Amino acid sequence: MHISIVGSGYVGTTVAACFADLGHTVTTIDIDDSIVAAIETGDAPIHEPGLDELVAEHGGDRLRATTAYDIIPETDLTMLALPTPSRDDGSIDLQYMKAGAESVGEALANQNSTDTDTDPDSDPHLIVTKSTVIPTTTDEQLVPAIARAGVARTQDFLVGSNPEFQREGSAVTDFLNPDKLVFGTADERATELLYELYEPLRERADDEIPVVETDVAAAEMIKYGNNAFLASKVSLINDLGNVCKEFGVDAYEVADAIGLDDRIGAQFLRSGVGFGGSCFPKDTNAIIAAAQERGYNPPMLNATLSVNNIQPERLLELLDKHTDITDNRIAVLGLAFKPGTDDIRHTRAAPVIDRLREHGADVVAYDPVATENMREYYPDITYTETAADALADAHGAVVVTGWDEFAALDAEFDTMVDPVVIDGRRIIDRRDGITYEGLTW
Ligand SMILES: NC(=O)C1=CN([C@@H]2O[C@H](COP(=O)(O)OP(=O)(O)OC[C@H]3O[C@@H](n4cnc5c(N)ncnc54)[C@H](O)[C@@H]3O)[C@@H](O)[C@H]2O)C=CC1
Ligand SMILES: O=C(O)[C@H]1O[C@H](OP(=O)(O)OP(=O)(O)OC[C@H]2O[C@@H](n3ccc(=O)[nH]c3=O)[C@H](O)[C@@H]2O)[C@H](O)[C@@H](O)[C@@H]1O
Repeated sequence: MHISIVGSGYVGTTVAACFADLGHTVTTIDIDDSIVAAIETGDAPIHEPGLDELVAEHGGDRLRATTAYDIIPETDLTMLALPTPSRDDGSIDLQYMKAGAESVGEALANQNSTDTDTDPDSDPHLIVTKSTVIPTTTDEQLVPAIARAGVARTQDFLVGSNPEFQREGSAVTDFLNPDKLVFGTADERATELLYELYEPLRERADDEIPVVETDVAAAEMIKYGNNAFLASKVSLINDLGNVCKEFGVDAYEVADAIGLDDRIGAQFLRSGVGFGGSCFPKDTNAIIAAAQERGYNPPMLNATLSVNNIQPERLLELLDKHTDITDNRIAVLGLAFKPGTDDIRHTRAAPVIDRLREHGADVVAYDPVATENMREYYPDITYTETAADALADAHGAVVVTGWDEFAALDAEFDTMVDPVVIDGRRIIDRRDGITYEGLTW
């Protein structure tokens, strides 16, 4: 198949490169010239393990990129992988989705007006929402945006929802080994096209990937259900972890044991300073706001955010118990929202640094890859080249990201004025000579 993907960021580029590797011809469309130029010359525009190799192999060949939407009518289907950020009140901001949908509609309408010998039996163009959008968005917001240019649903285009479940840092592997595929459509032909699209992936897996066939709104909701459940699992283990700490019980030992119950499962039970990233906070806020707009205020999902907000506070309370923060040098180890990425969106390091500065601390921060991104938002704090440099002469240290290299730190703590270590990710070994506190252990 020849597919077009509108939006070539974390999701669009990964999905495009993987589909190209699976044998499809793929064209990504982005408004950012530098992204387009990178892909065309075989360079990945974002950092993801395994992506460099795929873009190097297929970029400029089976994987193309452009800023021009007029390629769309030449392709068999179009995926929208555009951003769906939060507005100030937490609700979803659909401006990029609507703009992209309108441009797709215009491209289809241009083709209709210029093409005199269109095959009357040819399929309407399938437009698939890959981005995470509130249930009913595709039908109620995107279809009218597409149709604005004069093209008609069913006759000229079909729509579907095919949400994405990949994680940053393992996006390529996740995409190629999904736990499930979700096909949300309103008609059989759209479903058939999605099966055709995923056929090479399903073939590789001997057809063992479960496919959920459903309607468009349910597919959209499945994505929020997935993220809300995982975010809530993290908040629940954090809540239980805080209880464990009150009793002097190790929350990790408890989590390992409860994770042995198949009904609970062992993943996403690492308690600590909470979840960040471009999706859990944004999507939990968006689905709460959308539910509230319809008259239901979901207590569990609100609690998920509340627990996430108190974890950085608890980290600092522990620090405050053991050292004097005001006017003293405090090391922040880890700035990325999780290890393996330079992404700092909604990182838990932000509230930690904010509180430290409110208390008058002299903040010294270290991250193996995210420093430059953080510097943009926090130009006034000190950044060091190594964790050892951050710890030297510090009156306390907090661990915010669980980078493996922090596990090897040892003698570096002896250079601190006051070797107080508050670990928000259970990555440092407790030992004599350090005043060590785990957030939930
Ligand atoms: N980042 C992730 O790991 C995951 C993200 N998602 C969802 O996928 C969607 C996309 O997220 P990301 O890829 O992270 O976003 P991103 O911000 O990395 O990429 C979006 C791209 O769209 C481009 N763009 C903006 N307006 C455009 C327009 N009118 N026409 C063409 N290109 C345009 C931007 O230049 C950018 O390159 C969001 O809804 C997100 O919630 C879903 C699963 C995983
Ligand atoms: O919609 C999305 O964008 C994606 O959001 C998450 O992926 P991601 O945010 O990339 O990373 P995760 O590995 O899920 O971690 C999210 C946050 O939870 C935290 N976390 C995770 C697991 C855990 O046990 N404890 C914990 O605190 C991490 O440190 C991180 O800050 C989901 O896992 C993906 O399935 C989804 O596609």
